[in-house]
Amino acid sequence: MGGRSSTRLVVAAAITDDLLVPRTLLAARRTAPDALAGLWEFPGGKVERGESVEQALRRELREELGVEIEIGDEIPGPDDGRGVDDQCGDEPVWMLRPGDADVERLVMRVWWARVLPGADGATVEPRPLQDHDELRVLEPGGWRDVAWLPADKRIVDALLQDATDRHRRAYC
Ligand SMILES: Nc1nc2c([nH]c(=O)n2[C@H]2C[C@H](O)[C@@H](COP(=O)(O)OP(=O)(O)OP(=O)(O)O)O2)c(=O)[nH]1
Repeated sequence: MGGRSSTRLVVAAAITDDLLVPRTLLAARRTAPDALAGLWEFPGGKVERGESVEQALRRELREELGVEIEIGDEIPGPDDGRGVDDQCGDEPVWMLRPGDADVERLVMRVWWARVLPGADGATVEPRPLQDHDELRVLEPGGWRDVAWLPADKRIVDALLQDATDRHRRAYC
């Protein structure tokens, strides 16, 4: 089938222990499709019609990991977000996959996030409920130590840079 391709927006969370001075980073191992299974990513997914990016991010984290989150700062991407479905402005995005006549272009926006405690104040541990078979909390110095999806590698680098800057501002 031919026709004009559209651009689909994916939202994802860089889950950390501390939004202001991040030390850890959560990676999730995909189970599908075959081409991506076994590789690691940020939990999240596609924004659905009629949803805001924030609603989509909260829904995906609830479905995939069973957690409620506090959303921190965005890690803006270097790519052009104009013409993206489901977003009003031209926020910069991370290109995941260039589209062609048959395949939609995929772009992503990423935010720092922190898992909220339960109503009783108890710590809630993320669980791989859907789309992932393993979660890993990467410690400082180990954020590059899993096989990230190809498009995610430069996002991990940007997160590392941002975390390093925040540590410097907090402690120097
Ligand atoms: N969630 C997520 N997707 C990513 C990342 N990096 C990356 O290239 N992708 C790609 C993989 C998929 O092709 C696409 C996201 O689709 P998805 O399968 O996670 O989203 P979804 O559950 O809403 O999708 P669907 O089953 O409704 O098609 O973006 C990442 O860090 N997180």
